[in-house]
Amino acid sequence: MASAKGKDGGQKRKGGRLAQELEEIAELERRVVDEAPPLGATPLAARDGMGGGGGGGSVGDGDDGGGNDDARGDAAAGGARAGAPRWARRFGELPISRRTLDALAHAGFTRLTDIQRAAIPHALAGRDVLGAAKTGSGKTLAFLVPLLEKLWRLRWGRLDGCGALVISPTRELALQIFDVLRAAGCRHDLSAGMIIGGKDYAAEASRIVLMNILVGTPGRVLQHMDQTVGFELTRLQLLVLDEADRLLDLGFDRTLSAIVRALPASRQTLLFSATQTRSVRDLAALSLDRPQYVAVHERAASATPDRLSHHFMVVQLGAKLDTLWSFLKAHLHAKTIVFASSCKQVRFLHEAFSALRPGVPLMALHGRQKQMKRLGTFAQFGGAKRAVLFATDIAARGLDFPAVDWVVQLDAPEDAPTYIHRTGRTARFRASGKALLLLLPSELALVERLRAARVELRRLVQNPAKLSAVGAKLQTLLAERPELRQLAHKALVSYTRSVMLQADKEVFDVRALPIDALAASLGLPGVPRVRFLRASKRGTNWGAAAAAAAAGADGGGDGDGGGDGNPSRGGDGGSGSTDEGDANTGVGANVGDVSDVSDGSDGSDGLGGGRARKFRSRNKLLRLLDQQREAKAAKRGDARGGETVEGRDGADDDELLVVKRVLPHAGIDEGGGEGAGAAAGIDEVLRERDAPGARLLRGLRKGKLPLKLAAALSTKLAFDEDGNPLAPPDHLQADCDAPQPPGAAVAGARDAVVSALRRRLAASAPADRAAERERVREKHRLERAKAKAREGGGDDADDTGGAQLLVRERDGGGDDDEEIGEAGGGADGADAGSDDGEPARPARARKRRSAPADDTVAAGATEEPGRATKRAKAAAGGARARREPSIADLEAEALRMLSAR
Ligand SMILES: Nc1ncnc2c1ncn2[C@@H]1O[C@H](COP(=O)(O)OP(=O)(O)OP(=O)(O)O)[C@@H](O)[C@H]1O
Repeated sequence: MASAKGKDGGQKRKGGRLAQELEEIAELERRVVDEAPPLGATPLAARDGMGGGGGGGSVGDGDDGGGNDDARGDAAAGGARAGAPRWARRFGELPISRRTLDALAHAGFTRLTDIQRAAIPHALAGRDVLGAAKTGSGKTLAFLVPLLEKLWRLRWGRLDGCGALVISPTRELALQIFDVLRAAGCRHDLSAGMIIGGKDYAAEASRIVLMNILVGTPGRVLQHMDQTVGFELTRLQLLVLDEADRLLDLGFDRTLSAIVRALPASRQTLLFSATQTRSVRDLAALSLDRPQYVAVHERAASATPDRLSHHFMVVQLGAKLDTLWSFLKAHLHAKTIVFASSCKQVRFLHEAFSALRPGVPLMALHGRQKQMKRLGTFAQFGGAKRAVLFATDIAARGLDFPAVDWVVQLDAPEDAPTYIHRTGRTARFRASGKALLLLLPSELALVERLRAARVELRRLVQNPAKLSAVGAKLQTLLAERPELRQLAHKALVSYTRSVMLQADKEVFDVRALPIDALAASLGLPGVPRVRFLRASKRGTNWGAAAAAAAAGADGGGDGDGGGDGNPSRGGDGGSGSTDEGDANTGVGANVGDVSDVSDGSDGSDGLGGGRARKFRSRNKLLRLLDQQREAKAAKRGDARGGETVEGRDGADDDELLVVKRVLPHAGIDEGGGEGAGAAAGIDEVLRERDAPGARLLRGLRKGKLPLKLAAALSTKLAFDEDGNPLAPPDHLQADCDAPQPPGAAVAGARDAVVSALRRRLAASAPADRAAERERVREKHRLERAKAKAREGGGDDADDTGGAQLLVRERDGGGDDDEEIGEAGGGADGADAGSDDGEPARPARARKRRSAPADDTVAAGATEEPGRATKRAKAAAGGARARREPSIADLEAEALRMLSAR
């Protein structure tokens, strides 16, 4: 009885709550309609605290967190129709649910910021919104509040599926949005999930169908749309595209349009970014329906928060690290973000500076880190009171680290929007902050570009007394730690590449970079050779150089990248490899690629977004150039095998940015010099693996000399009896530039040997080819004879014996074995197979099979060798005889030549 009473009471309470909610919803519906601002209206007045005027309207209060003078703001309602409600200044004045209001108050949000004030009323009225406002101005709540309200008013529930989707360009930003959503939506019964690349797809897929709100990166969203059974967005009510221009910069345009096309046309769309570009308007045209353009700081004197002060310093490339080190030492109690242009630089800075212990915690964030590491660093830096975060542009957008004091840009940003977003990591909401940009003398034009974009910078001059040089420390460090040396090397290459890929050639001139000074400042003992740089410096093959550089970035995969993308993509990226995954894979991408696309967003930090975009337009050309280059490389074949290529492992997005160590022999490396004419012919010869002298020459190309020869070279070439460097022998004199230092004499003599070998190989090539032809002819003759014997019903035993004889001969011990294994390879295996009338088998199987018959067959073979067999044997033996002595001959000749000196 009591329980029935309790049940009744519970139901009554439930019913009462339901009725209350329905009542509240009805009231909100009414208010939303009544209080909806007229189309195109904005509350923004001419004066703007964050520095903004209004996109067609005005804001007036100069107060980020909400107005302070209702009259001023409301008077500016401008086009508002008569009797229209006043523009709200507090969340409590908006037609939003009790639940949302409670949650916002609980999180400390009571007053509206400018963008919230301008955008939320339009969005609540169900209109599409294209919103632009300065960094740190509260755009996240400007779209999350309408999102929650829409689903609430529709009484969206667990079984309704996904009602709202938020797309963010990076995983960290997705996580941050998700956190704000949790705070603002904690009183609602809606379920929400995050779908980002780098996390367990299967785990996501198992839960995604239950989610009402999803926050994700584009690649992963598309992957779920394509693959996850039961996941549908056909009932989607609201789509949010955050940092829209960044989404496009990263090459997600096709992924986005694939997503958008699959969504119901009746949905509402909100699109936000701190910087608006033409491409954003294109995207808006594609995905928004008669959008309200809400740009709250469009007419502000400054494009950045008022409490953010901008400084720049002109620094020589070789002094950048000293300046940075000195800065960090001077700001040990500050919270600083240092932006560099590539993952490898970030890694190097973090590793090297950590080893030098500056006295402040150092962290690194870039697209090639594992997902957990990235999120861990994100949280760690967020919570730190004083720390330095070295980061790529992955951290430039949207991230809301509390209380960052300084943003230092070690490398110049690619353009003004990137500068604005990077510096926007400080001076957020009502906080103040400082930004320092290090510029090379050749990059000074960027100051003008920034001025044109409404960013005023003050020039600072370095105090030499306060400069603490770090170069010598780095040198010692790198001498002790080879892995750091490698990293420095890669950092140099990737920095150079990033400059090369910049679209604004008036600001960024890769040819003006003093690479030697850079190498020295990184602590490197020498200057690495950067192939694409050489090409660009010659100024002859800019396209190919750019192709080589871009290929590294696209590789996803900096991406790096890759990458991260690589990258990714890619590069980088690995995965990241794209910089980077290749975000350009787009709609047509298969499942695997799609997940890389998501990585690509991060990986692309190796290659700035704008650069990615601009280079995408040139991709066809670049791909063509790449293909040509690859074809050429393939044609050169093994001839390049001797070069030491940095980062040959697939994960390295510098794979195509080749820094090579080559033999100091122009003839070999570049096909130039005296041996050049012969080189093509030699390459042909080399393709025959067992060509006389090929191994020797391949070894020479790798910088290896046979022991005998090396010994001769080192003893004979270093000094004469009087201890003086030896001059080259007379007959080689013409090839050398006199006078030469001892090292050059060794190289010169080696050149001479190589040239002689080349001549020798070229001369013997026709004879070798003829011998090979004869061997093949002989083999065919033998096969024909066997076939004839079979047709004529010949002796089975003989036939078998013949076949086995061939096997036995090949399996015979000692040199023969080696010869066949080395020279015969697959061809011989195939022969054996066909002789047996079976497919070829591995040599060991053949050997085992033939062994029991050895005695009898061997006897038969010696008693009755066929003529053809004899000839074949003789030919093979002859070829072998020619091969072995010819290498020895060459060595001997080399020795002779050297001792003649
Ligand atoms: N109404 C509000 N009252 C108080 N604080 C707010 C309010 N709205 C936002 N904030 C705070 O302002 C900071 C910046 O907000 P948010 O990250 O949404 O800015 P944003 O405009 O998206 O920046 P960015 O352009 O860099 O992405 C956050 O710390 C957030 O908590």
